[in-house]
Amino acid sequence: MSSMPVVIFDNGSGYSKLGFAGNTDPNYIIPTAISSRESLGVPVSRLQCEDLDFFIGEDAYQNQKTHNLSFPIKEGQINNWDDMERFWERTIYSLMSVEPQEHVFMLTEPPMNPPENREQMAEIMFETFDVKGLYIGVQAVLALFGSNLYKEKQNLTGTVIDSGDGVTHIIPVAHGYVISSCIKHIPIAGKDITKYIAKALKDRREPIATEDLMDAARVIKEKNCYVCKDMDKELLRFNDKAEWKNYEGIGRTTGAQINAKVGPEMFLGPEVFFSPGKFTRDWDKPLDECLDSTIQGCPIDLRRDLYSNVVLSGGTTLFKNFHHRLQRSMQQRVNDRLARYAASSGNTPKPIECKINAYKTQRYAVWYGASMFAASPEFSRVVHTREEYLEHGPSIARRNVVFGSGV
Ligand SMILES: Nc1ncnc2c1ncn2[C@@H]1O[C@H](COP(=O)(O)OP(=O)(O)OP(=O)(O)O)[C@@H](O)[C@H]1O
Repeated sequence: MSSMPVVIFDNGSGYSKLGFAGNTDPNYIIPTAISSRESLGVPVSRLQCEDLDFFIGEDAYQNQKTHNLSFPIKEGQINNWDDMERFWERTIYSLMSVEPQEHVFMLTEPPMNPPENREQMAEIMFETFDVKGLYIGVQAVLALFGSNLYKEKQNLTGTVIDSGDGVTHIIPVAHGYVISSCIKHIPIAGKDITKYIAKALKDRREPIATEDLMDAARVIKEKNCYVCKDMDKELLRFNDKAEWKNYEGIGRTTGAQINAKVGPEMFLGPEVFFSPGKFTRDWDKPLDECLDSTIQGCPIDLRRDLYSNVVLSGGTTLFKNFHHRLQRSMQQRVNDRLARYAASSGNTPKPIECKINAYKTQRYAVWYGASMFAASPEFSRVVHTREEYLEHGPSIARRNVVFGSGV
């Protein structure tokens, strides 16, 4: 329908992944942050957008002394539409340098996004930016589409564990359809682990300025954190200070040199997924238990596929050994249940294979899946064109056309 490449925006609570369809990597991964004087409280009419003095991404952080920093997406959902519109404006014209009238756009949405949000996305894209066409894809289905699993089996049935900065979801998908009634939300994600590490550094009085603390904690988390096999044994090992690491960096806000020690928080941070009851009163179900109960809640004929096709998506699934530990504890849990069944019934059930798939593009799995899908022949079937929008209005975006079944 268009010779110009489809532009793909996967806007997350922490980071936006931006690029062109058909590529294997996004052109930009930038913080979904905006800093502006207007956010300090003076409402802004959309007509003045071009004149506004605001920054996005890394620049938003760099200018937070003079401009108010805010985040238009919270826990996966857009919660400030004016800021989101300005963020899109800057990413379209300045970063991607495209004329939106000439391109089809693909946006992504979290599971259970209210239809009103989808309509509002369509309204902004068509009316403010006059895009040539639009498709809004469900993040989990896109992650599954981009996984090796789909390439090998051409099957869009699997369970996606999507853990980003603000939210973690377990999403079962059957033949390209999300099983909405079984989605599980886990109130632990990347920013909680960053906060945990920041608190550990602060409690130990590591010499880091308060303004730089969260960013230093994030960098430490991304570089040094890992999932251990046994927390108690690992704690004993860390009694020896030789196991501790040094962190050297430059403060993002102050520009000051940072030299700090990093200790058990390297494995205690990610451990919150596996032993949450030891860290927080708000949540006590380990990730493997949540995954198991999600799949057990799905129709029985799908369960084997859902156990054997678990796909990881999002930055917070990248901790070293995350998938090994999940695979081990999950398989153990399932084997124990089968053994209990065998003991009580006297029958020997067929083994169930649990397979947690980790892969190269996991960090931006949703964007990658979107890129592959938008470059496939099926894409033109699901896109809403400008002409359709002009004829029917935002309600065309209310229903999501499911893809995959016809591929
Ligand atoms: N190597 C890494 N190890 C651990 N965490 C990482 C790594 N790289 C990035 N992260 C974390 O992943 C999170 C961002 O992931 P992602 O881009 O998938 O989230 P998002 O899409 O912004 O958020 P959400 O899905 O919650 O809306 C941040 O918390 C970031 O610190």
